[in-house]
Amino acid sequence: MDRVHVEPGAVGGAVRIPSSKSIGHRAIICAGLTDGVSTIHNVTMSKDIEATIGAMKALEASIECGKEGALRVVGLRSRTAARDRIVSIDCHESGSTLRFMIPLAAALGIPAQFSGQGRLAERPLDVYYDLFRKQKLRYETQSGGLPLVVLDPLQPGTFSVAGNISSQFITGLLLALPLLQQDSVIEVTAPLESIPYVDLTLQVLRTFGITVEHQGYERFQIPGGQRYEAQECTVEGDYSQAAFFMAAAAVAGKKEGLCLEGLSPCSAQGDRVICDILQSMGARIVWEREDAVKVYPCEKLRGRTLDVSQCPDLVPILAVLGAFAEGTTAIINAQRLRYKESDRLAAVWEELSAVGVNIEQTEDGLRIAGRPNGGYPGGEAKSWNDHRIAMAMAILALKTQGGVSLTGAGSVAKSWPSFWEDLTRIGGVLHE
Ligand SMILES: O=C(O)C1=C[C@@H](OP(=O)(O)O)[C@@H](O)[C@H](O)C1
Ligand SMILES: C=C(OP(=O)(O)O)C(=O)O
Repeated sequence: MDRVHVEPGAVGGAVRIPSSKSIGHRAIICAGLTDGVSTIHNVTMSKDIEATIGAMKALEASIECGKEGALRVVGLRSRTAARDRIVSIDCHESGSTLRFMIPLAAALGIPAQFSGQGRLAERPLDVYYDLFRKQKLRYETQSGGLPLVVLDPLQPGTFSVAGNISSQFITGLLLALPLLQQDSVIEVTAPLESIPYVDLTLQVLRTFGITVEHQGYERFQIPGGQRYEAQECTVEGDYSQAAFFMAAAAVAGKKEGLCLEGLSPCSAQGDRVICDILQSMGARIVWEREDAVKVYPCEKLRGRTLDVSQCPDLVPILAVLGAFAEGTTAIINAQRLRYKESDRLAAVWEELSAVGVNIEQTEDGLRIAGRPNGGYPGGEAKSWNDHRIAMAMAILALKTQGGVSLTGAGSVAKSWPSFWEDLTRIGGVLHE
């Protein structure tokens, strides 16, 4: 589906949220590194998750999809991985897959070529190139981008990594370094952003029997010679995705509220902060059950200053919330948003402006002068081939006068292939 028109209207009822993409990537990788058989329950298939499955299969893990989304993973350590040929790994458009797999293949001593599509080739990788140069590892790039070929095995040692470009480099190293024979250290040289994603990595590593010692987020000590242990685990619901429907319920919800199922109230996902943000803007959120939260409509959301350095994926939907909030909503510390599936600051600014929102780009984010009653005319919008822009525009459409006609609607498949069906399920009216 490329084009969809989302009508204005109210949402309500109940919906199950897809499982966490971030935890899914990590669990699949860790399971693929064991020498046994793991079962991962509740994996939502998406293009990004398929990229990670494909990557682990290329490294000779065996992964099969069983009943109700459970993955059966036979770890590659029980097989003889080919080390004498270059393995091809297609990361599609998934930054996580690319940045997690690069050090991993090198730590396994497997020469690999990494390719990808869309904007992936432009997303930064210099942090790894610097590390490779320090270790004198041979690598080749296409004018600094993809395809990238890494030929030599990663060596244990001390890795200095800036923390303010992407936490995915730290995660990649944390997944890879336990496989090396000697101990390693990661020193984070600039302040770490997206810290909760590193916490998620440490949590999943612990589940699979891997130890990492750390004092704060500046220094990580990774003992070498560790073994990933096969596990049975379940992936919880995704707060980055839930945020779209929570926002829909707050700005365009039916009186009885919208119930979101499958979330863990004490999750380590950083985007769980959407609950606090919505509450601080005036929305009412009530946990109905252990795994189900209800969000009620809010007559007048209040604009706020939101520091997104630890929750970058929320930005598109936070900007939509700002459009319906009284006063100014300032989104700050969002520089890295320029290097996601699109330049998300430019994309949000252009698309929200196009449907009538008063928004400006600032040096490090966005500033929105909101209107609690909405009343935006709506109109044409495009997704920039970015799932989070498409989903944010769909939610904004619910409270416009004429709805929004969106091109590039299929981009949601990157993280939430059933997004349009689920939006219909909670009352959204769509025309293709
Ligand atoms: O590790 C992860 O699962 C992710 C880390 C974040 O990236 P940055 O660390 O680059 O902000 C986030 O934006 C991305 O969607 C997923
Ligand atoms: C940025 C994202 O993912 P990735 O970095 O894995 O491409 C995202 O899902 O918004």
